[in-house]
Amino acid sequence: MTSVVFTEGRKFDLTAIGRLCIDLNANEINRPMEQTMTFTKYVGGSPANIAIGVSRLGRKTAFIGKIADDQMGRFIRGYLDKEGIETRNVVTDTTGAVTGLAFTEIKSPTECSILMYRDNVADLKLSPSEVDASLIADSKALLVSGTALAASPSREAVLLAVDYARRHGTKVVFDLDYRPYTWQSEEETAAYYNLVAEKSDIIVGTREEFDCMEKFEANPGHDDRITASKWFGYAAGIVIIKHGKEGSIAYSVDGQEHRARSFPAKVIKTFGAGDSYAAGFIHGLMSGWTIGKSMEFGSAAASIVISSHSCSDAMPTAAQVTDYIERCGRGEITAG
Ligand SMILES: Nc1ncnc2c1ncn2[C@@H]1O[C@H](COP(=O)(O)OP(=O)(O)OP(=O)(O)O)[C@@H](O)[C@H]1O
Ligand SMILES: O=C(O)C[C@@H](O)[C@H](O)C(=O)CO
Repeated sequence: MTSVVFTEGRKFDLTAIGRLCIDLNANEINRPMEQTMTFTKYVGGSPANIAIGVSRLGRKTAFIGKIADDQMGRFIRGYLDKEGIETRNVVTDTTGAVTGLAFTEIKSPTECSILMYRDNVADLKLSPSEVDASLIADSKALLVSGTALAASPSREAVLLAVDYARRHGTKVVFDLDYRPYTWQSEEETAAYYNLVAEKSDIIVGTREEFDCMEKFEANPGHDDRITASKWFGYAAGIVIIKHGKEGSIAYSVDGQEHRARSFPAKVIKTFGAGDSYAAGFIHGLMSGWTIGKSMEFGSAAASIVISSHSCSDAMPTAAQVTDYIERCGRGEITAG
């Protein structure tokens, strides 16, 4: 039994909706950001990273979002255009809003943090009236990133986009992507995450993100199977719980459990693991692979990205991921 079936014959494989921002990753790494003097600029935003990842893997991708009317907004649009991502529904703000900045601090390969500047950001000003339903109708899947639910009118734009998807048979992939700095309270997060999760075909999150969503639920043991089983009562066909270096586990509506190990990596920074994992998984599923093989492909893509300085720029091609898996299999790549 196939747990999630995509509608064929659509122009786009994936349309992503949500945050388009700028990553400024410290160049002087393995030290606190107070001692960092220079940064490298990349396109950022979890849904943007996933869209770039899926596009790099050879799939037709589009984006729904809002950018600032400034150099950073034009840089983002130009980058997406260069990647071949459809940007007709990337709207330019006219209110003077700015581009969200994500300063990445790399104290050590396992101690990374993000300093977010998100006041008056353009991405959260996407309004429901600006969402192009035809784009969603012409896509196999809509990728929703949880942070886009953190404030209005982006919140309502996403809820409408999800309804468009349900109406047109476009599968909804919900990457929880919880970033506390934008939300007013955990209760608010839980309320909106549950609203979207109830309409999602695939739900991906870390154990901690699911805990946040289950804040008022009976799952004291943080049991992954209990987490997953709730969503099969709604629209979900697959629920994936990620556990960092320990790998990931997925449950499908047919009752099966699927596990994937992580791949060795010479880690520079852990950020980007979830986005590249999601991109690889979506590509695998759309390729008709098993859930387990798709998880493995996503895991290898994640190891490539966390071994790199950037997130978006480092998103690998399908050949690079396959080569990485083979080289790991020959013992040529070891954890660093
Ligand atoms: N240190 C690591 N070494 C190897 N693989 C890793 C490591 N950390 C994460 N991964 C891989 O990436 C996948 C997703 O990582 P994780 O569970 O950290 O999600 P996430 O928290 O959403 O990621 P991000 O840090 O980008 O937000 C894991 O299932 C694993 O396959
Ligand atoms: O999504 C964000 O706001 C941060 C991203 O830009 C950054 O690349 C990251 O943390 C990816 O997981």
